[in-house]
Amino acid sequence: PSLPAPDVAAVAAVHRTALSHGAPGALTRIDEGPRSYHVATGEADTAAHTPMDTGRRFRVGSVSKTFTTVVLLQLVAEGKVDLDAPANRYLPEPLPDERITVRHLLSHRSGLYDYTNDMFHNTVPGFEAVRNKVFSYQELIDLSTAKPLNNAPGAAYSYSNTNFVALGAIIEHVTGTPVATHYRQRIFTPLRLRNTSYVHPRTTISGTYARGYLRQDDTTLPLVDSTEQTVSWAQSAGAVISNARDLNRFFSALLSGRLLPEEQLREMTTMVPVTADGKQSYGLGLRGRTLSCGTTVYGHTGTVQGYYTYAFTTSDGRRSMASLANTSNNGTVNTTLGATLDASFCGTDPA
Ligand SMILES: CC1(C)S[C@@H]2[C@H](NC(=O)CCCC[C@H](NC(=O)C[NH3+])C(=O)[O-])C(=O)N2[C@H]1C(=O)[O-]
Repeated sequence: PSLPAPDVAAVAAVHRTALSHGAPGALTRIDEGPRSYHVATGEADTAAHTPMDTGRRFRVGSVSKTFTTVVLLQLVAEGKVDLDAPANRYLPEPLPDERITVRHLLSHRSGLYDYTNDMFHNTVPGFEAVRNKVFSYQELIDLSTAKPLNNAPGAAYSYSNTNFVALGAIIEHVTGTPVATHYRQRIFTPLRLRNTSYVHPRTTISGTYARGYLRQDDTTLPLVDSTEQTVSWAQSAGAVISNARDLNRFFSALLSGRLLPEEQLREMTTMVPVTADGKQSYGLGLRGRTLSCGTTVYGHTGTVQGYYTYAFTTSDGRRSMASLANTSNNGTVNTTLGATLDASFCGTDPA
């Protein structure tokens, strides 16, 4: 069944609300076949007063987890990794529990503690302490395993960046090749994602981009420009840079079966509810959201200092949407921005 046309006016209204809650700017791009819809609001750079535009690049945060998942599942299809094998079979140093499988890591069911809980407990000091740091995967994993597991492996969903840092370590240990090379050769180049890159540990963003602004815990203080950072605290869990067009192409290609064999795509899109109302789910490195009109979309969200991202597509990949607000540590802006999903896929103002 065809979807109602996107409600572009509703998208613009969502942006205005996000700005009223403190976002300097917002952008949304919707792609459906040859058609694209563009909404850009506010500023990409508050010092230069540069207007936002939908072509600008930005840090996508945990949307990176879906790119990492595609690489891992291609290795599964190539027979190099077994989803249900212990992760320790593929790691240079063992995790503390042999029962943790590769699938547990991909579905946030390993129980591994998320070290960012401590790292960013105090938002700006935590960020300033790591923004120019370079971590090894093992240093990040060690931060996690210094704490007990949240749950027995497989027993519960508990989101943790550690899972996708461990998956980056698995990809590099199994293949002897950096994740950056896999992203480029397996995804960016074949899909012609010319505005998508993985440049860790470089701190700068090339080309035309939106600057990111981190809100302080004392919200009466000014926003902190958090654009330049290594994102080494996240790497394969959050360090990809992209733009709306490329994210739409990526998720559309993924859900329309152009990146993975049918078996691996089916594993990835086997969703488990993660909210009581069942409207939010998680598969393997992939979020599902059932919207007010009953349509379920697939993609990922991202939160990295200065940048909130939503990137989702329909189950057949025919319509995709990417939205950005260039602030973070502002839950109201994040929740508000999520309403671009209803406007884009249901064609109505959110109820
Ligand atoms: C599950 C999430 C929300 S958190 C996870 C990952 N981002 C991070 O882990 C960064 C957390 C700190 C970010 C910082 N917040 C603080 O420092 C608060 N003290 C801010 O808002 O910029 C990502 O991206 N994921 C989001 C996702 O998947 O949507």
